[in-house]
Amino acid sequence: MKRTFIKVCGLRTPVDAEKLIGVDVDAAGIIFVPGVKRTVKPQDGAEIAKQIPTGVKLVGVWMDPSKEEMFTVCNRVNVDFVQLHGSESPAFCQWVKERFQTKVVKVFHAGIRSPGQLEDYAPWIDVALIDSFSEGKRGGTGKVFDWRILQKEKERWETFGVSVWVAGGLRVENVNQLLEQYTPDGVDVSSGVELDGVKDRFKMVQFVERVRAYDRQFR
Ligand SMILES: O=C(O)c1ccccc1NCC(=O)[C@H](O)[C@H](O)COP(=O)(O)O
Repeated sequence: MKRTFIKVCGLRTPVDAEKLIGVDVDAAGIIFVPGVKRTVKPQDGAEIAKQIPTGVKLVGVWMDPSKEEMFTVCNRVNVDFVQLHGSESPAFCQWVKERFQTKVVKVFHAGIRSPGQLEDYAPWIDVALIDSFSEGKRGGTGKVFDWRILQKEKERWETFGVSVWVAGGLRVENVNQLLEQYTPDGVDVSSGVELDGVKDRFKMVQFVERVRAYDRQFR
């Protein structure tokens, strides 16, 4: 059976990571973007990483980082995926891929032009993550974008063998509709599995169950 890749993003503490024990997710994300509400410092990232259950991949999230910022984290934390959430160029993606030898997730914001052409990004990225932006926020918005762009996005990236994940306001109530209509390769959720701004195990279980039920029936 083909599975939808599930990433839960925005772990802030080792306790958040422990909440993933027994939850069938594929990856967990830590935000190394300074100055946002889910920011994690490099040394704290290492502590969280230790508690992420075996088999769950670790995604480090950056937004227009300097190379030094990336070294500071990657020298301490073993990330499986580097997620670039800003306006990084194809050349920067290439540098990341070659330097860190990780999978690279490049975020494209619905409605924002990226600084490069798709064919220039494609050799250096494994995943195109389509996300929302709102009021100056480029991630963790909790807002859904107009999914009608997804059909074309999928077709464009598929020709290059790049997977497409979707983020932005996903939650247990709407993820099934997304899967039925557009069948992305992966889904990425943060606000939708929080209660009062904190990751909630019950919400994560509900979300994951909904996705896996879809996988069992249709994948
Ligand atoms: O989550 C954040 O606070 C964040 C801040 C700055 C850059 C990226 C950020 N999150 C990246 C993610 O991968 C989130 O999962 C994604 O944006 C979806 O968030 P949500 O709409 O809250 O589910």
